[in-house]
Amino acid sequence: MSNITERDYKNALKDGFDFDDFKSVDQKRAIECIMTGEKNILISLATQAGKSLCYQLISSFQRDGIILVIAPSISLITNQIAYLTEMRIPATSITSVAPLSNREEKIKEFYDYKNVPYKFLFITPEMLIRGSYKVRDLIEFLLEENQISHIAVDEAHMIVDYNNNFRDSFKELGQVRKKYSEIPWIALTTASNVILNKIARILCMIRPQIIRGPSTRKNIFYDVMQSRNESFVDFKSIIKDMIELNEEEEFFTTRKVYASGIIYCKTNHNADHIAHNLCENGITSESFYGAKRDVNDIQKRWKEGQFPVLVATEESFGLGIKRNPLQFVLHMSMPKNLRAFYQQSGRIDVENGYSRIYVNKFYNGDVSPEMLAFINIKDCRHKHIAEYFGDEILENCGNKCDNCVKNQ
Ligand SMILES: Nc1ncnc2c1ncn2[C@@H]1O[C@H](COP(=O)(O)OP(=O)(O)OP(=O)(O)O)[C@@H](O)[C@H]1O
Repeated sequence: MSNITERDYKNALKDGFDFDDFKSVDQKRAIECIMTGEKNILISLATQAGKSLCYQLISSFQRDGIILVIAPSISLITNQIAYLTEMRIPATSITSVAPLSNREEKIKEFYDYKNVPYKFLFITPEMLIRGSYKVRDLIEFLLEENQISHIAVDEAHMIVDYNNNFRDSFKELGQVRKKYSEIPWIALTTASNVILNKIARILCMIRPQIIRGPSTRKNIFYDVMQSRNESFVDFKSIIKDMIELNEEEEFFTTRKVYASGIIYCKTNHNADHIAHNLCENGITSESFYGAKRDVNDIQKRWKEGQFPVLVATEESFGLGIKRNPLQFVLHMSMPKNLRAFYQQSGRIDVENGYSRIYVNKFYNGDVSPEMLAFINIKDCRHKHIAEYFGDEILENCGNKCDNCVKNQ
């Protein structure tokens, strides 16, 4: 597949995904590397760099063959399938949320067809490694029948993050890779070379091709706001700079069109309190956490742009949930580490995005050393993140973080 021309790529991007070109030189390099048929590939690109396209585009160049995508969360899988379906690319999943009868029907469907009518099959590592014997038999069957052309591991840093705790199914992916070493494996993430090497070791990849792009997100303004007041918190003043990113008066009315954003906080009670307070100040917002009965509806309405601000607990609002456009992210609670902060603020997908951490006195001892360092640095915050991910180029952003603006 290596003799694909520029024109072929352009056609595939346009016909399959309605894109005019690659998003960046690094996305192009990653895709070209995959299309050479290379067996072990590690890809590290920034959030929103378009990592998914790296494996999605394979489907435009092959008639047969399923791309098996191992992804860590159901919301990520649901999102991916919805997107591929919208692009008219047949994709399905086998997950624990589907009723058993549904899952069995899906499995039967795979056995019944000579050539399965799907281009993508999504699965969690748990389902692949510890799922029912019927699921594991099916994957084994597809692999042995050469029906699976590629295996992609999304959010591959989790292989390392979860190496020693309850998600150790990730760790066992190496055994599957070893057994089916003829199939190209592609692991995707944002990570330093140290982490990439650990991923390679756990996946038993020998001399993998590594495609790295910079991790910096210069379209996002980072700042840290320290609380001045011990007890009274004026939420509107904390998000003022952000909601006004998009402020404009509608013709003949005085209604303001506020920017869209996510506010992360610690507890359900905090989420309710902040959302209520913002509504009282004329900024329509809703709280979002697992225990709420109508979470799916809230998420749907927010994604459709029916209201601008979602106030969510960190656990409830994770990987895979996206809204376009997303203009700001505010952390009212401390992210658990710098990767979580980078990932959560990285949902921003506009040219002039805004990410703020509000630091209050309640944090005291429960802040990770990584976050403490990030909050307290006096130097460029973008440079600090680039260093964390082991980027080659480390330079000050100039005017895209509070410290650089102060130091000007
Ligand atoms: N070649 C392209 N041209 C224009 N837009 C693109 C291109 N490739 C991807 N995108 C868009 O970029 C956005 C981010 O893509 P994607 O979700 O794959 O990013 P990601 O690297 O997986 O990010 P994250 O790590 O934040 O999940 C999506 O809206 C996607 O449609």
